[in-house]
Amino acid sequence: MEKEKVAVLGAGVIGGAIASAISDDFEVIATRRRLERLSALAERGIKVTTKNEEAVSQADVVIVSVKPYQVVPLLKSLSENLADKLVISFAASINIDLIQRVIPRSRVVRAMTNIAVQVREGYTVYSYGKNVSDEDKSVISKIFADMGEYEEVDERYLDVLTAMAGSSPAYLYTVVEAMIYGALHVGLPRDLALRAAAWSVIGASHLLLSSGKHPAELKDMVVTPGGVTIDAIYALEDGKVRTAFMKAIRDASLKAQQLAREACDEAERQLKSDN
Ligand SMILES: NC(=O)C1=CN([C@@H]2O[C@H](COP(=O)(O)OP(=O)(O)OC[C@H]3O[C@@H](n4cnc5c(N)ncnc54)[C@H](O)[C@@H]3O)[C@@H](O)[C@H]2O)C=CC1
Ligand SMILES: O=C(O)[C@@H]1CCC=N1
Repeated sequence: MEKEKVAVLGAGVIGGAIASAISDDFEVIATRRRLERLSALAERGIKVTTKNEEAVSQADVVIVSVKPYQVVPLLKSLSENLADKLVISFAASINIDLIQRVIPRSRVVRAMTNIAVQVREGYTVYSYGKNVSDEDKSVISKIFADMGEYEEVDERYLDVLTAMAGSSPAYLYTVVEAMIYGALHVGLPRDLALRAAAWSVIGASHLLLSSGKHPAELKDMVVTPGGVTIDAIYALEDGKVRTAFMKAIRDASLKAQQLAREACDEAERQLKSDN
């Protein structure tokens, strides 16, 4: 059976990861502004070009993974080429309604994922725009399955999920880095400290998902009375770590919502000046 063709416009960090993750099951053509930066994808057998029109004309599905502020100008410049295509945008804060206004003849999906797509263990959340067909939905599921876990959500949650699903790896790396430094402080070798922290994150995550238990209950199972863990928990509470995380998620979510409002206002100005 012939493979579906997918164009990835803006194959940087996340677009490049998506292009690689889906490249066994789909025929992928990836673009970015500098061709030499696409050499790793080309070595994997992915077609590469700097010409978005060329990529779109060959594709059934178009993935948009440029920076949020670049989305509207890019889509506007390609609106004729994108007519009747399925377009999946991974840009933070750019909502379906806005995309649909710029490319009214396309079928649109808005998605958010994270950097673990690089190892095909991303967590992708997404919402469909109008007119996405059942046939489209099965192609979309195939793409997202190649990238890791995925689930459909109401679009109103996507800004908060950008702070949770999209940005979370950065918070976890901050925590892991700090744990490694703690271990270095008492003399553990770096590589051993890194493995101990990273495997603990993986194991704790799998247990959380498979047990169905609340994290507080699992935490309580680790804390031996008068034992070791409680000293660490005491220090973390003293450092207000939970308040810091709650503030972090709240602030990042508010930022995603603020960027969404700014993107809409800017697009409104552009659309008015075009008329
Ligand atoms: N970095 C991450 O962990 C995640 C990022 N995102 C979203 O993905 C999008 C991209 O983010 P990154 O990959 O981090 O940025 P990036 O800067 O690494 O990638 C964007 C790429 O788009 C290219 N580009 C810009 N204008 C273009 C054009 N007109 N034609 C072709 N290519 C063009 C750039 O050259 C660059 O390579 C953003 O909208 C972001 O919100 C979503 C989930 C996670
Ligand atoms: O920081 C950002 O805006 C993007 C969205 C999710 C991860 N990186």
